Amino acid sequence: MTTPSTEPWTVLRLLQWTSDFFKSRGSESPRLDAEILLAHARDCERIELYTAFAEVPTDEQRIAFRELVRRRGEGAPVAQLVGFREFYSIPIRVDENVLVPRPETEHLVVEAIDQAKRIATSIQDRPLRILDIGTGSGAIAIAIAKNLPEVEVTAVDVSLPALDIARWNVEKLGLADRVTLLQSDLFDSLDEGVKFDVICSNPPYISQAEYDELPATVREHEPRGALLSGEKGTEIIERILAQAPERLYPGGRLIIEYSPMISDACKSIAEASGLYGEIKRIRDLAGLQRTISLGLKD
Ligand SMILES: C[S@@+](CC[C@H](N)C(=O)[O-])C[C@H]1O[C@@H](n2cnc3c(N)ncnc32)[C@H](O)[C@@H]1O
Repeated sequence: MTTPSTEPWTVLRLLQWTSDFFKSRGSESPRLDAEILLAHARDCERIELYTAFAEVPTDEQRIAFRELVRRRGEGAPVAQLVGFREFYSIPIRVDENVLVPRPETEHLVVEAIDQAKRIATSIQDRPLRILDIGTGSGAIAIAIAKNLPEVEVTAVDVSLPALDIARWNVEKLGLADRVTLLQSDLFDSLDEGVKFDVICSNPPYISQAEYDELPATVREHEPRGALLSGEKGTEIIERILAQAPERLYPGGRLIIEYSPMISDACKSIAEASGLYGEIKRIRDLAGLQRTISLGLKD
């Protein structure tokens, strides 16, 4: 960040230079990335930068910012650099062991909360039970638990390092009494006979071919085990579709996030299983198939 000019490196000038740099590196949101990282280096809110355009950050802040810019330029996700990502208006801690929660996943949360509220009207003698498979940072489990104060959530993941981050988030947000974390390969470690009203999952659903086409920033910085699911991308979803019915109470609901590329395949697998009744597909804000919500056959 050297310049032949003698102009001072004000907040505004740093933002302009860094936005151009990130743009040249292919960032989809160069100005936003620059603002989040500069706010982090200055230990302030992003909005505070707007009234500080003429200020010159301290040497310490500039050194910290330069390092963040270097790592972002190499492709590290902004959320990993600052350690947090907002999901469903909740700050979620992330690191290199978990997928950075994506805005598209909020569609799954909305559907899970709607279904849970519907089912809750017919339950009197016990709390509503929800299972989140492949919880990663805990984002889905936390968003549901925070918005439905009466529910009990079980959140499983096969990755222990991911569960450490989920535990940190669950404890920090004061949800440890209602969100139980468990290492499990899908349903395998759940006690026999345990059932749920809603099972939701944003599982790995990317085929090997799609994975090879992902931007290097994702391939090199987010865990492979959170993304890849066999040759066609449907491997883990197929297992969930086959096993979920015996873990659902009558009237229960299975909600899965998937990619638009495998939406038709997943619907066909669900139909062919003969286990499901109503099948609803939900599009994201870009109009792409993103979530499937399945009711059990009566
Ligand atoms: C796409 S990430 C989703 C993370 C988080 N739920 C979210 O939406 O941001 C998928 C997660 O599933 C976990 N996972 C992969 N295979 C699994 C399996 N067989 N059983 C349980 N979890 C699994 C990964 O470790 C990863 O945390």
